[in-house]
Amino acid sequence: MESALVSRSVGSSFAAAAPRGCLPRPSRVATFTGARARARPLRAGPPKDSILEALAKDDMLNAEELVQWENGKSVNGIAASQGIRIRRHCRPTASLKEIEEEMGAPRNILEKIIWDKEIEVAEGLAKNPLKEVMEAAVKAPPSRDFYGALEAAYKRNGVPALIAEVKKASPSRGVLRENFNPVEIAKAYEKNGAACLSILTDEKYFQGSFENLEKVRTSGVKCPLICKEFVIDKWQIYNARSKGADAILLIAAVLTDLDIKYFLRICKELGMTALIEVHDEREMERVLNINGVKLIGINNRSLETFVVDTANTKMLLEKHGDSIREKGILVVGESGLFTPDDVAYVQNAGVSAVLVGESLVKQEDPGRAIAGLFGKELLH
Ligand SMILES: O=P(O)(O)OC[C@@H](O)[C@@H](O)c1c[nH]c2ccccc12
Repeated sequence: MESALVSRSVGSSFAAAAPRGCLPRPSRVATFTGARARARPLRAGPPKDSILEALAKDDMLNAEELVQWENGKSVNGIAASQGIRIRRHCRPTASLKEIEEEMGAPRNILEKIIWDKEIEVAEGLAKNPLKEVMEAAVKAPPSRDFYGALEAAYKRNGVPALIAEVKKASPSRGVLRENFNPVEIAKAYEKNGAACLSILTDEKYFQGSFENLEKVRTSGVKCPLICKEFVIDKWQIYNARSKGADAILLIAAVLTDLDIKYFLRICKELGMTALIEVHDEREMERVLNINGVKLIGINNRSLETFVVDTANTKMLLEKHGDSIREKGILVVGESGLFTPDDVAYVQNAGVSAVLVGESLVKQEDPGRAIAGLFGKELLH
């Protein structure tokens, strides 16, 4: 049943209630005067937001969240009330110095990445406006079934389906592979039984690129591709689809519930799979309360501290395995997997897929490394 509040909110404050991405609309940016700024509903006939309307229709808008907006609670306040520690600066045109004067230094690497991403997305939007990127996304060759490929590979091989990551570097490990040829690596992964590929597109911290994504997509590789990004704005999802991504990562440590619902809906419209990444109990609980989630990744690495612990997957699945199975959600074990024992450990914990970068990409022959990781050859 649609609550009175939700229906009243349709058309009155939707523009203001749109996800926490405080960059996308110039009208929104204008409502923020700084990090402590309060988001005010746009009273003068805000443009209709079809995604939010669809969410309201399906009773997927959280009335409480809308009330917070109505009361002028800041974007960071809403995030904090959901246990999210990563703040937004919402000042894409300010210098880092000005931002730090107001907010202090970023509290951890993930927050730093997000602060840079806010600026990067604003620049991307200025170069390629949303409307154009949306049109390009709709015109792109159809997406491939990322979720279906994982499900089928798990059934076929009896070991977790492999999402093999094309990863040159990371902030925690530095450069993983000097002679990095993304297409060669992608082809080797596919030939050796990877179900899907993960392509890092963040340049600053992971030395990835959208050029790599496009190159792999047009190289003849057939595996579905996930664009591994730090998504904070819908523009990034349309952009990823326009460059050939079939799936996208959404990180619960960064996104509010409404962000996740909103982005999931866009993925659905574009025929993309969303991999929702969680790291702790609170994030898992939040994500399990969102309808339409089909794929959850449990990251064994904290993006705030870089500590890696595969026991994280076990702990979260011991607690939530039943409800995950009930909902038919598929779980991906992410990060820090090096040996057949590691893979067996997360499989026993309940994952149907694994996401692996470092242990493959660091080997001389990343394709052959797959059989080493699983203790057997994977079949296509
Ligand atoms: O290289 P590893 O430890 O096998 O991890 C791969 C993947 O899980 C990791 O790259 C990752 C998981 N979630 C992320 C979010 C952003 C960037 C990177 C990631």
